[in-house]
Amino acid sequence: MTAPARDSSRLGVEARTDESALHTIRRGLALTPHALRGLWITLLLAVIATAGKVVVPIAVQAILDRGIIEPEVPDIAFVAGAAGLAAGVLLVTAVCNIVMNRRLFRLAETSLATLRTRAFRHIHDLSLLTQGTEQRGALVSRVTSDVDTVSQFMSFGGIMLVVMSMQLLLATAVMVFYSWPLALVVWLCYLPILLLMGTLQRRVRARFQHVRTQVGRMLGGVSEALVGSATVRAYGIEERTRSTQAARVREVRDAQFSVLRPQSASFFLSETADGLATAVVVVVGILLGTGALGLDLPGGDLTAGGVIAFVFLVSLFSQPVRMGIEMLMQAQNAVAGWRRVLGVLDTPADVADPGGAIDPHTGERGAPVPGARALPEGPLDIEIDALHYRYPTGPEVLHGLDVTLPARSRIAIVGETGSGKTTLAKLLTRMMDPASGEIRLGGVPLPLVPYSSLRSRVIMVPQEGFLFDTTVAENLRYGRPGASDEEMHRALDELGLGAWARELPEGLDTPVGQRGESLSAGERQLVALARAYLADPDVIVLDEATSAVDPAADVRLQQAIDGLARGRTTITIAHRLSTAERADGILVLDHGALVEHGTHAELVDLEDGIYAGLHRSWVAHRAQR
Ligand SMILES: Nc1ncnc2c1ncn2[C@@H]1O[C@H](COP(=O)(O)OP(=O)(O)OP(=O)(O)O)[C@@H](O)[C@H]1O
Repeated sequence: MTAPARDSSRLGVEARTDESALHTIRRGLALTPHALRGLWITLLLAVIATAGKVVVPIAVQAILDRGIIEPEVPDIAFVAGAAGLAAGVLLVTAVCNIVMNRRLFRLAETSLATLRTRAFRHIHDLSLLTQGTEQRGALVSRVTSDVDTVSQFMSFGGIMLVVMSMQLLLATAVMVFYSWPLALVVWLCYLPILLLMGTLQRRVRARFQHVRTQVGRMLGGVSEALVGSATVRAYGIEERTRSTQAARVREVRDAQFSVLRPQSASFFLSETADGLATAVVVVVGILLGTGALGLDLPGGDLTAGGVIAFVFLVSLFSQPVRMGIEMLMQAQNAVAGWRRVLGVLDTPADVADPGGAIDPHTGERGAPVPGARALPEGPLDIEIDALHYRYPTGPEVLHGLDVTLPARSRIAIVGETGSGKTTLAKLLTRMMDPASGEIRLGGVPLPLVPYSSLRSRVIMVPQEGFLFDTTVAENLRYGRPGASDEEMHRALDELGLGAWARELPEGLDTPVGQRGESLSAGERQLVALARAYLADPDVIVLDEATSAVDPAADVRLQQAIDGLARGRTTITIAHRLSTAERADGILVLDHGALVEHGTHAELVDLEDGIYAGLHRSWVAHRAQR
C-alpha cells in the first residue's frame, strides 16, 4: 500500500476563505514590499491634500463673519487676504494631489506586475497534476482578472481609506470647534449607516468571492470551448456548448447582481444620511444661532458664517463616508482577488527544484537541497527501484517497478492502453514524483538533480509536440537558445530533414501558426524531434505518435527518430511494434506491473507471453491491410 502522490484535499489551487480580510490584505501587500517603499511620502502628501480641504469652510466663515457681516463697512483687504491665502493653500493641495496620484499609480502598477509575474511563474512550477485540477482558463483568470481586482484598491482605494478616515476626523474636529451640539447632530444622522457597515461588508465579501469563482469558471469554459472547437464542430454540439457557456455567463451576471444589493443599500443609506444631515444642520443651526430653542448650550451660539461653514463641513464629512463605503467595497473585491492569487502562490510545488526552489511569495531562490548535484558527464544509465505511483484521485497505477536500463540503449515500453506507460514516462522526466521508490540517472536520484542539469540532459518528446505561434526557426531555438541558422540546418541535415525544411514555403522562417496548426501533424512531429535534437540531451523519453502519416513521411519520421536516438539512452513508448522490434530492450507493462523484460528475440516466442500475443495480433493485422 502506498501513499497517494499528494493529499487530495491539497490538490488544486483553492483560495483560503477562512482567513480574515485584514490578514489577506497584509499577506497580499507583503508580496510586493519593494513597491511599498516610500509609502510614507505618499501618505504625507495625502495628509497635506486632505488638510487643505478644510480651508474652504474656514475661509468662508472668516470672510463672512469678520470681513463682511461684522464690520460696519466690508473689510476688502481682509476679504482679499483671506481669499488669497485660501487660494494658495488650495494650489498646494492640488499639487500634492497630483504628485500623490502619480506615486500611487506607479506603486499599484509595479505591485501588480510583480504579482502577475510571480503567479505566472509559480503556475509553471506547479506539477502537471496540480495544473490539471483547475481548468487552464481559470488559472489564466488568476493572473489576469483576479490581479485586476487588486489594481483599483492599490492605486486608489487603500490610501483613500486612510485619507478619508483622516478627513472624517478633521471635519469632526472643525465641526466640534464651531459647535459641538451641531457636530453631534451630524454624527447621529450617520450613525445607522456606520453601525450597519460591518454586516454589509461581510455580505459583500462572501459575494465577491463567489463572483471571482464564477469568473474563473466562465473563463475556463471559454478556453475549453476554444481549444476543443474542432471537436465541437465535428459533433455538431455548438448549441450545447453555447448554452453551457451562456449559463456560465448568466452565473457571473447573477453573482455580480448579488453584490449590487448590499452595495446599493449602503449607498442609499449614505445618500439619505447626507440629505438629512444638511437639512438638520441648516434648521438646527439657525434655531441655535437665533436662540429660538431657548437653550443656552455651550457651542450653541452660531453665527451666520458658522452655519454656512457647517454646511460645507457636512459635505466634507459626507464625502469620506460615501467614498469610504466605496473603498471598503473595493477592498472586499481586492480581498477576493488576492485570496485567489494567494491560493496559487500558497499551493506548494510538489516537484521542486533541488537546485534551489523559487519562493513564490518572495520571488527569491532558496538554498539547494542537501546532496543536490548535477548529472555526471557522459552517457546516463537509468535505475528504477521499487517504483510505485498512485494518482491522488485513484488506485495505485504502478506497482513496484524494478529495472536497470543501460546507458545508450534504446528501450521500448509496450503495454495495453492504461497499463501505465505514460505515467512511467512522466516519472522518468520528473514531471511528478513517485509515491515510493526511486529513479536514478547515472547514479543520482532524480529529486537531487537540479533543474538546470535535468532539463538540459533529459528531454521528453510528447506525442503531439507543442509548437509556439512563431516561425519554425524560433520553435527550434526553444531547444537551443541562440542557435544560428547554420546550426539548425546542420541539425536538420543530420536528421535527414534538410530537404524537407528547404521545401517549406519560407524555409525556416515559415510561421507555424497557433499550436503549429499551419503544419501537418507529421511536420509538427518533425519540428518537435529536431528541437529535441538541437537540445542535445543524453536521455530521451519519446511518446511515439499514433497518428498515421503516409509511408514516405513515416520513413522520414523514423529516420529522424533514429538520428535523434543515436548515442543516447532512449525510452520510447512504442505504439508500433516495429519500434519494439528494433529496440535493444523491451519493457512490457500490464496493469501497472512490469511483467516482461528482454529483447524482441527473447520475448516474441514466449509461451503465453503478453508481448508475443501483442506481436502476433499486430502481424496478423498488418497482413490483413
Ligand atoms: N491524471 C490522472 N489522474 C488519475 N488517474 C490517471 C491520470 N492519468 C492516468 N491515470 C490512470 O493511470 C493509469 C495509467 O495511465 P497511463 O496514461 O499511464 O496509461 P498508458 O499505458 O500510457 O495508456 P495509453 O497507451 O492509452 O496512453 C490509467 O488507469 C489511467 O486511468
